[in-house]
Amino acid sequence: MEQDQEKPANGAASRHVKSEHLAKGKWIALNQITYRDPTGKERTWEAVERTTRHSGDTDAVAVIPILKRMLKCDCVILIKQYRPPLNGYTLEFPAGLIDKDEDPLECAVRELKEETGYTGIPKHISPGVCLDPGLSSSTVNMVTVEIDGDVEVNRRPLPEFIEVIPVRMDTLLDTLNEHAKNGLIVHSMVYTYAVASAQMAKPKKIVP
Ligand SMILES: Nc1nc(=O)[nH]c2c1ncn2[C@H]1C[C@H](O)[C@@H](COP(=O)(O)OP(=O)(O)O)O1
Repeated sequence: MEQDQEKPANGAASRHVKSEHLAKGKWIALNQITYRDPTGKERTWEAVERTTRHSGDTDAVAVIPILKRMLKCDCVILIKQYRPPLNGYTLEFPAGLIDKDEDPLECAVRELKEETGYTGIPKHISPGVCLDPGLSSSTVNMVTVEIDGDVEVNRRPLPEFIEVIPVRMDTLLDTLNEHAKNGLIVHSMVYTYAVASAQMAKPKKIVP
């Protein structure tokens, strides 16, 4: 069935008009944004903004930590923590807000050490990527960090108070599904990473 849609559907023609705080706390603000859609019609949108952003254009980093050990399967290091907005425990990549004057790569290494006890070397950084664009302006840099599990500093990592869960890469998707069945809420970044990794690991179909 055809739906009555407004034209043109080119999002680039939309533009911001103004933003007003509806409420503001220490960590986040609730804004009402007024914008003009591509037809020229003025509309509003309610959105969450982090109040903690410094000079950069991202709020936080999320770390994809890959633990490599001699003769052992690579693992991705996840953390389990209580998240008040969900009133539940999540399985996430280590992550954290970027401090004032802090470089996102430094932030990634610091957050990884604080949350998991591991010391790693950044191998890749994403541009600012959004998390939940219908809800919030919050963006992160995703930093892939390699951890050499055979060096002394990483043999007995001491995390602060967060539960650290290393998961073998070759069983990541199954392990996440198992945790989800048992009540953990898996972060969408982690789940997407697992689905993509599982697809990559599948043998290629050979067309004769
Ligand atoms: N939305 C938030 N509400 C809060 O009441 N407190 C918050 C919010 N976001 C961050 N924080 C606090 C909690 C921590 O004390 C600090 C630093 O958080 P950080 O470790 O950098 O990030 P998370 O790992 O995602 O908590 O900010």
